[in-house]
Amino acid sequence: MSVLAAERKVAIQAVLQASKVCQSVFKNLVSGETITKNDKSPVTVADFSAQAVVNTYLGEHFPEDPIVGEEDSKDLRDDAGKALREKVLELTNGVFSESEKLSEDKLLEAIDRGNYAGGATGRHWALDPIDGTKGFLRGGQYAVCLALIVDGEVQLGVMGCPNLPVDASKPDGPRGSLFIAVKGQGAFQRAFSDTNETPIKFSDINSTQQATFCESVESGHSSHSDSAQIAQLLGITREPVRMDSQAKYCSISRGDADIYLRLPTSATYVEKIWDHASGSLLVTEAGGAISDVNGNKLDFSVGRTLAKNKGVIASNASIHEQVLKAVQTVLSKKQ
Ligand SMILES: Nc1ncnc2c1ncn2[C@@H]1O[C@H](COP(=O)(O)O)[C@@H](OP(=O)(O)O)[C@H]1O
Ligand SMILES: [Mg+2]
Ligand SMILES: [Mg+2]
Ligand SMILES: [Mg+2]
Repeated sequence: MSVLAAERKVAIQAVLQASKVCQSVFKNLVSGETITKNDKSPVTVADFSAQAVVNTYLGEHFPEDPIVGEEDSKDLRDDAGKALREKVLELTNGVFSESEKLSEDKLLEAIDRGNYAGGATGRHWALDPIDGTKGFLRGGQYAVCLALIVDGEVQLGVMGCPNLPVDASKPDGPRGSLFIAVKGQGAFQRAFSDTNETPIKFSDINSTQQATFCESVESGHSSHSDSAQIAQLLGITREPVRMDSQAKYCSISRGDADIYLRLPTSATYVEKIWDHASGSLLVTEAGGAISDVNGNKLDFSVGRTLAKNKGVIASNASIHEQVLKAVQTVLSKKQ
């Protein structure tokens, strides 16, 4: 059996089940099932349920492994959270068999299994139950993102993108794309509805002029004005493709676009490991290169955040150096 085969299998199952929860919530989402967190970002019943589903699978198969998950159960515990808690319980139990169904206490416990602090030693998982919650709410792209980190290095990444077309050249064709990468074993895609996996790789471009940017919809997450200047420096004329979530990493890794820039919008924002762990491995396994805007490797060993990094640049390995230079030229003018 290949390295991490068991983890790969469980991660795929967990991500697919969590993605199903998200899909069914979207169809039935009503107001009152979304709350706003302290940082003003939204969180929905689907984020909590997806985290509960994934953490339950991981707890069952790898009980010793800690998890760094984005959400926690605080807002579900008090009286004000009662309606939300009941809804999350119903949704979560919807994917489990009769004998697996969770009590309220077990549900909250499962969500809070994601409270691990992360760090440089041993194994832990990083989970973003819905990356791109804003995309989810607007019917756009979002992704269930799960990664296994061992001694600070991402070894496995699985991402479920329910709204991403299986074939980018057929935007109105079937949706629901699952991406899988294991360090040293390559990057793969499959449709939600089909277990066949296809290897993926970056598109072969030899000049930045042919490149297409992929960037956040939210200009508050990555500066659109800086990226326009960088595009100009690189001779890029194509319009950027904007989408929410780590579906951006998936898109460039299978050659739909070429460069993903995440350009800092504030001096204080620190990127979270769950927003990049699975996507960064997919990129390198698909023949791409990834660094922060200073050219440093993303460092997943320092806890729940990428405290040692600033922004992200991911692209085909052959043009990465050139893109990095253009990013630095534009960012240095701002200082
Ligand atoms: N000021 C900021 N700068 C960069 N990223 C931010 C941000 N505020 C929130 N985010 C992160 O941006 C993620 C979405 O990224 P994108 O814009 O690429 O879709 C959010 O993930 P969640 O949706 O999981 O909360 C959140 O973690
Ligand atoms: Mg969030
Ligand atoms: Mg996220
Ligand atoms: Mg999230």
